Amino acid sequence: MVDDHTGPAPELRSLLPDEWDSAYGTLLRAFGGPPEAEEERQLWRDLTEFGRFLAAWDGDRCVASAGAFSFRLTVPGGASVPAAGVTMVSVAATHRRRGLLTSMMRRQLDDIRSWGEPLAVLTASEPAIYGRFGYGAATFQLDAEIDTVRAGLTVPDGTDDVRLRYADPAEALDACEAVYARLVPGRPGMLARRPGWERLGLLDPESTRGGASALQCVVAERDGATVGYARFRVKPSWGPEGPNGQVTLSALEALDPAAGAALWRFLFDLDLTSSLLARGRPVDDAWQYLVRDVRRCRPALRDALYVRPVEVGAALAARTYRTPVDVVLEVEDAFCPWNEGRRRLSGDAKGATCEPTRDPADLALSARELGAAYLGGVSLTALAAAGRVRELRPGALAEATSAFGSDPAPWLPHGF
Ligand SMILES: CC(=O)SCCNC(=O)CCNC(=O)[C@H](O)C(C)(C)COP(=O)(O)OP(=O)(O)OC[C@H]1O[C@@H](n2cnc3c(N)ncnc32)[C@H](O)[C@@H]1OP(=O)(O)O
Repeated sequence: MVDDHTGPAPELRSLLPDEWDSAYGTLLRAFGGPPEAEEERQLWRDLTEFGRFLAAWDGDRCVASAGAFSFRLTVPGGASVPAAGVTMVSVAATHRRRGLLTSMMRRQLDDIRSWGEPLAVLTASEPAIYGRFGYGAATFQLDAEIDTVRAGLTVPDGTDDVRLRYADPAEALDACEAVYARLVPGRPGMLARRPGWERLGLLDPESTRGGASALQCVVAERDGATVGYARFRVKPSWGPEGPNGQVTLSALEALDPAAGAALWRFLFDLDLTSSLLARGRPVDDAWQYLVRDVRRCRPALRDALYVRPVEVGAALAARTYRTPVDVVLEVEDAFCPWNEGRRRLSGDAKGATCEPTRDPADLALSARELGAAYLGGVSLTALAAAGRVRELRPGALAEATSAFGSDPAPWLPHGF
């Protein structure tokens, strides 16, 4: 059937449970991918929050989709803040560039505001799509292809006290989840585990292994307590010079430096392997400082989590600030005009307020830049150097840059 582009505008409404297959089919087709394994499809079906998932219909055909998970996101200072996790965005190729994405973003941001969630977050298939809707790239991820034969690892004292044991990934899940839960408040960008999401880390359809092993898990223990874990696959390979298998890391979490080093050493030293693919890691990940030759690790940065302040005042008051700050921000936000205008942000490491004011502005920026800087991973000074933040009172930029920053670096632990 050929679309004539002249019919009535598609109807946008909440997805009903028995319509899920249609919407998911539209999404898969928009991504151009082959059908997913049943195990993966079932997981996304189970995680779908009906009532927070929009679909557009042209007659009985689903032509667009956009969901919003109800996440809680760690922000600087450790608070767990409601954040809508925008997901499964697609528009059928027959209906693209007619404003369907724009109408879904409009409706979705209005909904998120009405639900009282101050933030919206997403990972983008293409970075160029979401800036116009006020999303700024707030976290980055470190990808590496480590030559484990030549990179050379030096471990800290105490590493030998950590005991490693293989475990069935599903059987070890509770212990691993307890480690993850302890880490969530300590790093901005991490997502508190909602029921069901623990299954994401165990997804292991054979069709996606690409010749590698099933998912393996190693648990790190000290004095009988679990202090870390790694999940990974191994792909054996043999060349004329001998074995050169590859390890692909899928998760590694550790409660202390020695536990982390023990896990990295294990992954570096796996028999018959010579490289380790570690993707989606924090930009300040410890392995970089354990190796002697970081160039042999081919580090590369990539944009990861995009943040959109849905309610600027509530979002800025929900986090704390590394150093004392008292600045008036003039925010420009054409897509969510309720955010426009001046607000005074006053805060420190204990807490903050952010209220409308008539005082003169110290810094001018758009909602997108505020989203980029929000988790402390993108410097306001760097944005100003690109002309995207304007300093109106001398000194305000340095003050705000220092206050907004975060250690450790913000990091999104998994996609959604
Ligand atoms: C969070 C996630 O789920 S990310 C996944 C996003 N989905 C995909 O990448 C799947 C494949 N792509 C698609 O489904 C669609 O092309 C979409 C969703 C990206 C865009 O949908 P459309 O309905 O065509 O977008 P719409 O017509 O509302 O475009 C709005 C504006 O964004 C621009 N735009 C749309 N897609 C893109 C893009 N990929 N890159 C750059 N700009 C884009 C349009 O040109 C338009 O600009 P204008 O207002 O200046 O004219």
